[in-house]
Amino acid sequence: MLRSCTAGLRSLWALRGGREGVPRPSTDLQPAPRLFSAEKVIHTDCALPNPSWSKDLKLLFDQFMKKCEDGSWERLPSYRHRCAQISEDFKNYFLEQKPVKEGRLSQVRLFTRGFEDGLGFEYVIFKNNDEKRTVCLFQGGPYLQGVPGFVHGGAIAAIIDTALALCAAVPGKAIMTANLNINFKRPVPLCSVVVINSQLDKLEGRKLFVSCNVQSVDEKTVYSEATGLFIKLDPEKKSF
Ligand SMILES: CCCCCCCCCCCC(=O)SCCNC(=O)CCNC(=O)[C@H](O)C(C)(C)COP(=O)(O)OP(=O)(O)OC[C@H]1O[C@@H](n2cnc3c(N)ncnc32)[C@H](O)[C@@H]1OP(=O)(O)O
Repeated sequence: MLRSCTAGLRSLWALRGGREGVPRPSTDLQPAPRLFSAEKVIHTDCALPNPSWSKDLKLLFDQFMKKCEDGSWERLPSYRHRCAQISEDFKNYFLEQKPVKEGRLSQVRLFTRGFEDGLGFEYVIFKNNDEKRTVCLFQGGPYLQGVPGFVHGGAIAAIIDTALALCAAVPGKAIMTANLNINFKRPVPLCSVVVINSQLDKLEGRKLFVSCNVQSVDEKTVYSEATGLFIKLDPEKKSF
């Protein structure tokens, strides 16, 4: 059990079937589900509109939901807690890691989902599997401020990493970011909505090369451009 927990805690970045995290309990006051147990939990998908979403975000969300109707696009659900059924790849990979204390397990959150609604990262990602690309609609809340009035560069990096990771994600395979390069071209206004267009550029063995741009809703402003390299974990290898 400890070994599994260890692997799980190291797997916040792990992608399984393009889903982020796992279902959370109906309230945080309830006992957290045991790691990797089959206990029933109530799912709360965070990649759905909530009252903090701006008109722009809701409008774009509706447009992409329409695109999902013919099956060419899919909305990726997203949860606060980590994956309950993790890939065997990274169970093996991080077998020797030291576990986080049991008492802290219920506090573990997916970084980009760790804030109250509207205060941090509000986002939803849509994926087009045939075209190997994703679109992330992102609204950076007031707790993400860096330079006054603008989103912190680290927060932008985090959402870019997430968007690229889900673009590169291979169902059932664990991947990690090996390299992330970002050009910050314009500051992103706090509480505004931006669109992150990502694509898988190349697949070379275990290496997945992806790129993205971060644009304003009207596509007139390019805020950032980035490239990323993700590596599929080798089940035969151990990390430590
Ligand atoms: C459930 C919740 C969901 C949540 C979902 C939400 C999404 C969140 C996404 C967050 C993602 C993260 O932040 S992940 C956290 C940040 N990343 C990390 O901590 C990764 C730390 N790095 C590592 O553990 C390791 O370096 C790995 C796993 C990346 C790679 O190690 P490895 O498996 O041993 O691979 P290795 O043999 O070294 O390299 C394989 C090939 O890749 C090349 N390669 C490796 N690194 C690089 C590099 N930086 N730049 C260029 N090339 C590289 C090698 O030359 C080689 O090429 P060739 O010889 O084959 O040609």
